Amino acid sequence: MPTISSARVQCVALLGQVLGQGRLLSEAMSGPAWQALSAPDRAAAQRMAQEVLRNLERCDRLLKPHLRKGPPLFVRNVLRLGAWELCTGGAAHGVVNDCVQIVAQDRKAQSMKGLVNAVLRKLSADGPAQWAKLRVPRLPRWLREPLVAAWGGKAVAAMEAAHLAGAPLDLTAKGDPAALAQAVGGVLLPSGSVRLAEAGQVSALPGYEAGDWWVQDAAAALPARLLGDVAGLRVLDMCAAPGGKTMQLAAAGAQVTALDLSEARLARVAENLARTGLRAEIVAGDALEHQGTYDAVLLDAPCSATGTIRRHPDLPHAKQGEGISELIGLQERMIDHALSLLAPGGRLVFCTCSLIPDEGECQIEAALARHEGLELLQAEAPGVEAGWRAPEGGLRLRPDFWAERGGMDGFYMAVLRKPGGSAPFQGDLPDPTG
Ligand SMILES: C[S@@+](CC[C@H](N)C(=O)[O-])C[C@H]1O[C@@H](n2cnc3c(N)ncnc32)[C@H](O)[C@@H]1O
Repeated sequence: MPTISSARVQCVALLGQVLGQGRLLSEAMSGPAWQALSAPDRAAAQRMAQEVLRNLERCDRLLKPHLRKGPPLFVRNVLRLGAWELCTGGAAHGVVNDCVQIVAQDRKAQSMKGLVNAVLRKLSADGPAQWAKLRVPRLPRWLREPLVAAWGGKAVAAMEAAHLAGAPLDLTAKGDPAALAQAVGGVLLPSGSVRLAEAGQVSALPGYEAGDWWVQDAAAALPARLLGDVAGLRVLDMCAAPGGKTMQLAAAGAQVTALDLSEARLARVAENLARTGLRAEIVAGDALEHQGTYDAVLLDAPCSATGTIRRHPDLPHAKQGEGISELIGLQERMIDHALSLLAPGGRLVFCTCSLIPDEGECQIEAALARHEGLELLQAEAPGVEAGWRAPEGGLRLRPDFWAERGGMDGFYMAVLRKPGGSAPFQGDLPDPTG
């Protein structure tokens, strides 16, 4: 009997964890069976699971007419994988055989191998033509409804098209971004990030070993830039791991404290700093209990991460919106604590990779109402477009923006200034020559 592809077996296991147990792919990609896979099989299983989840609605629409009674989740996931592969160029013989074998090896499901064989053979013939006509998959209702209420149906449809298209690879340069763009054969974006349409193996790109760059979405690279010239300033990166913004601040010459609750995630900050040869003080602890005085705080608060669905198509399927109201409360407390850590006149950049206004615009409006004298500064950085400016004064970025360039993560960001004396920001300093 031919061996079954381990990547397909693991893909089905991953789908089971996401769709049956509400685990994120990043959590599900662990354990002995996962560790035992070769690196190429892990990459293949992850990619297949991501693409099935990105196209879940399409897979289910194609399968529906063939399934009078809904089969158990395990069998449904095998069929979803088979449908996606058959409709996107997979070799029919190998796909159908493997899917049938995966079901045959499961004691509880083996009686359904005939059904799997029949359905996938049918789809191998007429699936690809039908696939091409299917609509762009919609977000699940728990997320779609609040987003339509916030941004309108047309905008949400454009976001869904961006989710389906996926994300290119963006890099942030430690030094000159134009030189980096040339070295890696990428495009220099107006905001200063370097974009590659085809990622390939990231660690094989020029300059990886030397630490000349790190992976960071173009939208995620903007909040640190909103602090302006931070050379020599004391800056707290309040939720720092895995460290993309810490590295930007350190590369810009700030004295950075990188704080995070998770020791495991802080280990990645340390690795990233070691690879890039940048320096920051690493502190493990709860942001709400941290003490000190800083010229600036960057608060990239824990959030629903709904702005990152292009890269994490599992998120809307694994979660149902649970925990978001707790996150909103935490973000509010973090903003208040961050302001208490600022020297008079110091600046706070608040940001979240969320599409939900309660985690963005509303937080800033509420903070301004809670803190007398708190000022909202105009958010300025290279490449910022007029259409990104939100009514209250922050920046609203969406996955459907820059569609012709390959999109960007959804993000919200705003710059606040604490009342009182003038912290040493360039532009606020008296002219030494005058
Ligand atoms: C959005 S991620 C930060 C990403 C990071 N700024 C970057 O650019 O690489 C949010 C982080 O908040 C951390 N976190 C959650 N609750 C925290 C708390 N109470 N105190 C400090 N960090 C916390 C999480 O461990 C997570 O690493």
